Amino acid sequence: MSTVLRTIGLTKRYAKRLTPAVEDVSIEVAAGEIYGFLGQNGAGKTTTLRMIMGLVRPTGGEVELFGRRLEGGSEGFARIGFLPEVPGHYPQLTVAEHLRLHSRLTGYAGPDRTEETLSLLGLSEVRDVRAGRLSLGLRQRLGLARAILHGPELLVLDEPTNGVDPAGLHQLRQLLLDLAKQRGMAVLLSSHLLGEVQQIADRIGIMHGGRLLQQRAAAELERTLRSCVELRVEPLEQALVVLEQKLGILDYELRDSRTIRIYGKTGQSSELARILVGEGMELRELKVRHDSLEDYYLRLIGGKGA
Ligand SMILES: Nc1ncnc2c1ncn2[C@@H]1O[C@H](COP(=O)(O)OP(=O)(O)OP(=O)(O)O)[C@@H](O)[C@H]1O
Repeated sequence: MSTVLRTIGLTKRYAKRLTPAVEDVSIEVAAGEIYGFLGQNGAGKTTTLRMIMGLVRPTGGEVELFGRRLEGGSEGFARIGFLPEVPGHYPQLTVAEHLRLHSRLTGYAGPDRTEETLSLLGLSEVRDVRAGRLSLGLRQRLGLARAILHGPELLVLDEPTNGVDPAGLHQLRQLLLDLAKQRGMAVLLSSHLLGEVQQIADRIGIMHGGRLLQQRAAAELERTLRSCVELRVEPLEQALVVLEQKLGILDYELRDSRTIRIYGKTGQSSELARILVGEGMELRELKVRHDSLEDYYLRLIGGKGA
């Protein structure tokens, strides 16, 4: 699939800060792909997105959009939709008026997509409601309607789930999946919520302290997460001898003086228990643990303070 967005060593140093807000960030998003940009508040996500949008000037590196280097002009932006973290609306304008105005401002010359976009985002019923009277969730949806109205090839969303209720979240996920998978849009979204990114992203980039700590295909990340059998057994030394010498198990880890985690044997937990008990050990506890992406993420950012 064709690459829509590429950043190469993107860096931003603000004058009065000792450390860069963003340092050496290289990402790539292809058509039809959802890229989840994950990180805690202050990790540098917004600054990166703003550099991609040409709203903040990088102090290093570059941005390539649609195969061309971003030169600071507005060229190419008609092909991008952007949902900022807090979309600003005109409180006196209705939902439908916003879309019509947005169409004019972006210079969009195609067929009128107002009705289609309103219905796609479930905004038809509030089409004549002024933006100032909308709930936070609906305001967010109006922001998204504006971002996709002109049928962009790249959609950039900064924390799109802020203020969205659970039903709205489900709808938003479905919509983004539809835009990417059915319409071939490249989607780049930032979030501090791991669970959300995990549910829809094809690729996940983890930002921390301005740096991209890791970038993996979501499916690959799933495989990296390791499951284990956790045993509390006494005496421990003897159990280790049995595991290593009798069963040839070497991929284990000692959690404390009585607990062992054995990796890659989750399907054989009862067999392990039977053997250890048979060898005269006292088995106090046995459980199968699945490493969650949450654990993985915390491990990854652990000790790397911003
Ligand atoms: N205009 C600015 N001048 C100086 N420092 C800034 C400026 N904008 C952002 N920063 C700093 O750069 C760092 C990264 O901020 P950024 O907003 O990109 O993070 P973020 O991951 O998007 O977090 P959030 O979700 O809170 O927006 C932060 O430490 C922030 O204080």
